[in-house]
Amino acid sequence: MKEIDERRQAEQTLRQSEARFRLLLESAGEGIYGLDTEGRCTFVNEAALTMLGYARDELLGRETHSLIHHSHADGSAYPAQECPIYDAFHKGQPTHGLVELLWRKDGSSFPAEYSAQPLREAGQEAERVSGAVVVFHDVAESQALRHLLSYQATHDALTGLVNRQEFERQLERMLIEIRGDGEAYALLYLDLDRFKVVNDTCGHTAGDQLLRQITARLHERLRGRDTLARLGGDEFGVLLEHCPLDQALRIATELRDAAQDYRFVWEGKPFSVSVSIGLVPLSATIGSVSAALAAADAACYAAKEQGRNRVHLYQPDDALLTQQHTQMQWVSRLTHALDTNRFRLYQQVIAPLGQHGQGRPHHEVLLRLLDEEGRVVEPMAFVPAAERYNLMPAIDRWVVREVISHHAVQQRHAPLAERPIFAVNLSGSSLADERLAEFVCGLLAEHGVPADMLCFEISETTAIANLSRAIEFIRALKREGCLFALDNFGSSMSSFAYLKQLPVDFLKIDGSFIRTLAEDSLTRAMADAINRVAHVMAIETVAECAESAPILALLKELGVDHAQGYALARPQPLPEADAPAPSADGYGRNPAHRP
Ligand SMILES: Nc1nc2c(ncn2[C@@H]2O[C@H](COP(=O)(O)OP(=O)(O)OP(=O)(O)O)[C@@H](O)[C@H]2O)c(=O)[nH]1
Repeated sequence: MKEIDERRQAEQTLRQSEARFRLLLESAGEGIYGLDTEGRCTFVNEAALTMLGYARDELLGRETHSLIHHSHADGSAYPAQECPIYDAFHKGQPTHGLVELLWRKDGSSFPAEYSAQPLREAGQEAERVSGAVVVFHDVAESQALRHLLSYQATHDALTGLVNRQEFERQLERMLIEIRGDGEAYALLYLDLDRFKVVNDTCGHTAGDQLLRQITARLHERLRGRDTLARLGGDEFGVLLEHCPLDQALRIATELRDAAQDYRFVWEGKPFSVSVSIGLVPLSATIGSVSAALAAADAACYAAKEQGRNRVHLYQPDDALLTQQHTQMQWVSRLTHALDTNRFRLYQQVIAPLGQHGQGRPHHEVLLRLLDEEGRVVEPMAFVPAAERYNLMPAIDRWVVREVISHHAVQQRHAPLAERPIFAVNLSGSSLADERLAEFVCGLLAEHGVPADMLCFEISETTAIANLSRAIEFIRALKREGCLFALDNFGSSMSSFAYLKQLPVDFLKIDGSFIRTLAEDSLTRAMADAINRVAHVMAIETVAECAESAPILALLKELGVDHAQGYALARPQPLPEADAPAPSADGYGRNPAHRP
């Protein structure tokens, strides 16, 4: 009786345990199935059936490998003896975290991560493997997500090309390969010419469209194994694998021609496109990715300097590149000079020539740099570098701040007739600075300086190159009361055509007309014409480079309003903020400031 009770008890425990096992099996989100030692299905849960698209009785008792695990992704056969699941019951070895394709009943497949655990049974002799349990889940979605994230991290969203980080990784790999195989490789650095024009005249959407279209053009010209990347803005990089120099030059030239032959059309307006290309043959002597890219950038810049739309081959002893290197050294010196206040301001008088009597004191403010040894450096030594490396906006702002807060502020209460005019030069890149007008107005208000104490000098070529921006800037600050001068007037062939559009107060006749005034009747006639046209437009004229008494006499004869030059005064340091104000002749009252 007791024995029967115990048996019943044991049977009930077994039934309960089986029920728990079933419940567990069916509530699992993962697919689970069991196999016997022949690889036949002994049980399978609902999740597995759903994922595989089979009914339970289509799997139970059937050999599963040939149903759901028969082929690789490329369609080639996957023999059961190579399958790690079979190792679980043949060799008693568990497997974990493998990802392979599983095939559905309808012939489609999905990547599944699975593990297989051998099932062991205590036999009469030793413990033996009686089958295996396989647990799997579909990883298609997470794989796709991983794939997408890795794609986004390595590609440029606008063009679909690989991005700078990925390009640098590939370049690094290439530099390692070169050390090993000594094969020829080349790096190209492409920068579209005057791309800003499309952005400025048609907007960024047009610019984006151009970038996408030019990408397709460039791609067409490359071989399958070459890499084209967008490095940023309108810059592209190309890696040419196994490519001797003559072939690299030919490909670079083809890319340049592809851009040149292409017409970008936006709202019916055609734009011609061109590209400047720097070519660097990669060799074992190029030590790093950054050295290779710096050489390619320098070569590309040299192509721009030579007139754009060309290929420039990098050579280590290139004179152009040496000059650039010098410019790059200026960058750190200039940045340091800004940080440590090593710029100095000079002034040169702009004197009235008669008709306007004494007029208001008027000076052009000139920039100098105090070098590490305390020597005064003229701007022609550093302004080209500052322009190239976009430091001029910061330098111009420094000048404007100094003039308003240290110099103009001292004389802001002078009666209007004696109130000085400080003429400050502005570079083209400052003109493009959309917040400069706001910056100027803020400083004027902060220091209570009347706006008419500032006259901004913009060179004629700068104004023409940024015409709409120049007009907008001049109008905005003229509304506040600032004055404007058009500098170096006459240096371009089309000066008069633009003059009508630029609402300036002064026109500075380019020094090239003034220096030869005494000996050349043609330049005299041209200076005369400029002076007359300006007067018709009620613009006052200033002659630059008035270097002798006969020139001054001729300028008076022509009726030019003002002159500036060595015949009147040499540039002088602007008096320190707490020094006495300069006299109207442009010299500080401190005799040490006299030339
Ligand atoms: N539409 C568009 N413009 C961009 C994008 N990224 C940068 N830019 C613009 O690209 C222009 C790059 O100009 P630069 O290369 O300095 O000058 P450029 O006009 O091409 O002249 P050069 O290079 O001197 O021949 C700038 O005006 C940027 O604002 C972008 O994703 N889309």
